[in-house]
Amino acid sequence: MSQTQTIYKGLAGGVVDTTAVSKVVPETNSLTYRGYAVQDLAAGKSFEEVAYLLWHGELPTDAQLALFTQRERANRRLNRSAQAVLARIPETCHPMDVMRTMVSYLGSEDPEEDVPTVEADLDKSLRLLAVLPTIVAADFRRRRGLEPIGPHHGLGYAENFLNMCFGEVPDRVIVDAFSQSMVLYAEHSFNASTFAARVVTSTQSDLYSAVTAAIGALKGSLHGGANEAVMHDMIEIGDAARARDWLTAKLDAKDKVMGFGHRVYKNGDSRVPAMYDALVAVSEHVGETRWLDIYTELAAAMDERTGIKPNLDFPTGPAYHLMGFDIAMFTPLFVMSRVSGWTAHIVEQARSNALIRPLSAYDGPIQRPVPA
Ligand SMILES: CC(=O)SCCNC(=O)CCNC(=O)[C@H](O)C(C)(C)COP(=O)(O)OP(=O)(O)OC[C@H]1O[C@@H](n2cnc3c(N)ncnc32)[C@H](O)[C@@H]1OP(=O)(O)O
Ligand SMILES: O=C([O-])CC(=O)C(=O)O
Repeated sequence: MSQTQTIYKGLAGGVVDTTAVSKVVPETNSLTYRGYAVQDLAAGKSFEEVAYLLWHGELPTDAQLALFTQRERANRRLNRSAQAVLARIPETCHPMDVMRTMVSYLGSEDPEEDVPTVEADLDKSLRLLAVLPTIVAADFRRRRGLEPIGPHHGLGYAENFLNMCFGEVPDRVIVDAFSQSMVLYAEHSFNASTFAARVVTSTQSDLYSAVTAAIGALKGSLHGGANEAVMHDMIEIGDAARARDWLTAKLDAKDKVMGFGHRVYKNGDSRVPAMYDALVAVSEHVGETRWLDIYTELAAAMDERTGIKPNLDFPTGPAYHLMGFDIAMFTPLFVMSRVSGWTAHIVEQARSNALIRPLSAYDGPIQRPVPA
């Protein structure tokens, strides 16, 4: 290895490009989307408005939102060929495999797949944002042996999705908590899945290929898959009284504790307070505080022992469980939201492109002759 080469293992600390989509400031635990604080967006704006903001740079006017909403609602239905593909994917696979396969399939039947203009990419982005909830809900129901429920054009994004899953629109508390999770998950600068999408885009590949790659990256438990792992851990712990012993055994074994730590935030994740409040609201509404108690005990014990704070996946795991979702679909819920951020970055990358191709420092055998 050359003495002059600096290695940024995991690209940690390396600044790869500029972005105008979002800004993470770890020193102040702050996150803004296009200049707006994420907690203010979560408190006062719908996911549709936030997706519009991420894609267009500004919040929509009433007229722009009406048009956007109309187009989102018109694109929710899954056509027959896509329904047939979904039916052929084994129910035994992880639901993230369904997401990856379906996005790839949707690309193959889109005549605009390889049209590289901003306008065409924003159209594709809106179509994906609109149809992914229909796929997630249909997959959720088929695994429970239930018929799918089609989209309801009179309902907003969150209400419609919850209705497609559960056959009714739940109480406002649940709808609001779910909607807030969608806003909080929507975007987070150059995280691993967004970066994967940008790498694919940088080769002048298409938007569906980039989103398919991003889904693959999000599936892993060090990234989006952590929200599922958190709930499995909480179920294993079972009772807040066991949380400290469980944690001690985990840390003594040098295992990572899911839902804690972050590559960028070292003093807490800016999105956690808003999602924690949503978890409290859902727990009180459902009348089940067991997971909240485990949350509190585990977070305190982890802080005392390591100083490492929860990330967004820590409150969303139990919140989604209390909303009635199956654990294996927690990361697909993350996809439904993050597709907005991924596609904002895809458009940004394509507009100001440079092939993403870092160097490596070779440390294999020195050159040698091939044996005869
Ligand atoms: C929405 C999201 O994607 S948020 C992230 C979701 N992922 C998780 O929750 C998985 C658990 N967390 C982790 O594995 C890590 O915190 C990551 C991968 C998210 C970030 O990791 P990095 O920035 O690479 O930090 P790194 O792994 O070097 O951690 C620094 C130190 O803290 C420790 N640490 C960090 N997170 C954890 C954790 N969750 N549990 C136990 N120890 C941890 C590391 O073991 C390391 O200790 P060491 O210096 O003694 O070796
Ligand atoms: O930024 C990261 O590395 C992971 C994360 O929190 C996210 O993608 O939301």
